[in-house]
Amino acid sequence: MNVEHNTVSLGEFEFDCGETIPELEITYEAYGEFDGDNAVLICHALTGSAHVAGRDRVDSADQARAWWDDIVGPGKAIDTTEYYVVCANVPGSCYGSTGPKSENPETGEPYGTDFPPVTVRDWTEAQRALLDELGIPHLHAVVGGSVGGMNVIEWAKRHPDHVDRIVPIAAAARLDTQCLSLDAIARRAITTDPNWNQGHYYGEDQDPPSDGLALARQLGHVMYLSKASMERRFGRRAAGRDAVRTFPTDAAGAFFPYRDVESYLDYNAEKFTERFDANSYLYLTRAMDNYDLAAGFESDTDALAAFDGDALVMSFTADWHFTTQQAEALADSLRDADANVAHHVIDSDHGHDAFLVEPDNVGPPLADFLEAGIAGNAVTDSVVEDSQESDFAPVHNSLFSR
Ligand SMILES: CC(=O)SCCNC(=O)CCNC(=O)[C@H](O)C(C)(C)COP(=O)(O)OP(=O)(O)OC[C@H]1O[C@@H](n2cnc3c(N)ncnc32)[C@H](O)[C@@H]1OP(=O)(O)O
Ligand SMILES: N[C@@H](CCO)C(=O)O
Repeated sequence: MNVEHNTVSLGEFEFDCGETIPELEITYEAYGEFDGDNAVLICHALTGSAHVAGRDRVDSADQARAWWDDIVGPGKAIDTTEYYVVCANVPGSCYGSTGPKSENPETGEPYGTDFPPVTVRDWTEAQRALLDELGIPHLHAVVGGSVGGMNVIEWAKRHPDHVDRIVPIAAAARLDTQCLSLDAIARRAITTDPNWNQGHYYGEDQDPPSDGLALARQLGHVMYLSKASMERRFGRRAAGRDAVRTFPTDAAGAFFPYRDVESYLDYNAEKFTERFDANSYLYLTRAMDNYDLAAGFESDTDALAAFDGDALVMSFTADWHFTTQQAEALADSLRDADANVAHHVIDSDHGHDAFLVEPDNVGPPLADFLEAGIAGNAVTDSVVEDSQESDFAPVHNSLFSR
């Protein structure tokens, strides 16, 4: 597979908030050959990177693991022998693009929390500027999951004439109050870690706020699973004898079992703190929390009025981070805006992260949609009833096909 892994400077960049930085660098990966009208932009999720595919590639050791390797590649759903696939790390993140841990050229020190607040709109405009640099005026499609799905919707809102097809997956027009509150608690775990030091912890003699970041990630990780999948995988059983507690406990606590689910969350949080920057976690969760499709317009439909391409909205029945009801509302707004829309609901008990780990369910409708729009063979369109069940998370919804 032909892969580019580059960092380009986009020069001075003005953020949504009105602040500027003298130089915004964007790290991107691109796969395949551009033929003029086959470009597909992939928007990564909260803690993803530009490194979408190519699990074995060593030049990207500093990136999150190839997070959609089962979906992107030669002969895969997003077929890199057919499409020129671009994915860029978003501003504010920590995988190559400029963010809080980058050096501020004015001080020679890392920005820390002097970095301007970032929004999903900033990500979209940075991607637009990157594509201009790469000589790509028009996109065949924009695809992304989770907050990456919000990034996709923002493309339809801000650059409706630059994209033919959009695929927001496990996403919504805005986050609900329950998830807003969990994100706020997660950020507080970071900012109350004594090592956080108001965001200035990058000195050689300083430790990062790893305990706070680990807690924040654990809250996030629970949001990405479902009640059913956690029950099935871990139940109430105690962790194996080899399991090592990464957080200290007191003598009374040690009387009770260290559970398998705790071991799972501890292990993954520990790994996460080795790969992600705590300030970036603050910045990117705020971007997600702040996102509101209707901002600046009367309604979601008004915000999407200028988009007349095809839209495949995909959702998962046990996702309580972004529910099928929220996806249906988004699909309805697109329908009201006269786009060609299908809401493809996948019956899965995994939860939100199903979009990352269920390529057999995600791949076929995605591939067929890229080829044929909503007429694609594997694309279905379901109506999600707005049932009472939706008041409780996680949910299984009543569905029927249109
Ligand atoms: C764009 C992006 O989204 S990039 C970021 C990817 N997403 C995340 O990191 C979200 C949180 N992570 C996850 O939900 C998952 O790790 C995923 C989605 C990345 C992968 O899911 P799966 O393939 O089902 O992996 P699974 O959850 O089974 O295992 C994850 C790790 O926990 C370990 N693990 C599993 N059970 C236990 C346990 N009881 N105790 C300790 N560790 C455990 C696994 O060995 C594995 O370790 P490894 O990563 O070193 O190989
Ligand atoms: N688990 C994914 C999706 C979160 O929305 C991530 O960490 O990026």
